[in-house]
Amino acid sequence: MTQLTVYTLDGEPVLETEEPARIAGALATIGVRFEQWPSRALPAGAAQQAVLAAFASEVGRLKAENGYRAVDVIRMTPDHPECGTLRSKFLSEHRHSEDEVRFFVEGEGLFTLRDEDRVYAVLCREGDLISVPAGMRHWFDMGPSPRFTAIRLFVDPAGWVANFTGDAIADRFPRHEPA
Ligand SMILES: CSCCC(=O)/C(O)=C/O
Ligand SMILES: [Fe+2]
Ligand code: NI
Repeated sequence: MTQLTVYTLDGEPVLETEEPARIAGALATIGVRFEQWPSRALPAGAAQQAVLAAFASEVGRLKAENGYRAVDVIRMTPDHPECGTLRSKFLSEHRHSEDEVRFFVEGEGLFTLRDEDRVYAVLCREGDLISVPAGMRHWFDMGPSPRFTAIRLFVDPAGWVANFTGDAIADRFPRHEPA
């Protein structure tokens, strides 16, 4: 189940829910799009093209709606050679100059979004689409033993470009440490 926990900037939880409608509603108040797509049967370790073909209609809709020009598939597994480096990179609070659009094909990851005096921690799981508005401060934790596949859509053909804020706020909020 997807989980949303909303905190004050001091780390005090003020809302916790697993109800998709409540999650979507709470995130919509800060301009974050959240929806759930029907899952598609995919063979384990399906290649990027197979993943994109399985979700061609949803990806095509988003591209038509928002002009995304580049799409990639990121797959993280515990034996990925860049696990540690990528975990640290995404864990550093950053912004993007365009919306951050991610669809979880499988697995999970913890997005933490900062909006004025509230912090929204969204544990995204298979079937979840999240779109973080351009310029929103956020970080992402894949956890110490990551396992997820996500479709990423970009307007900029250069793909993933981040502007790090240098703020260590992520150190003050829960990481994704599954039991
Ligand atoms: C879930 S896709 C990997 C994380 C990512 O692309 C990003 O920008 C996190 O903030
Ligand atoms: Fe990001
Ligand atoms: Ni990101």
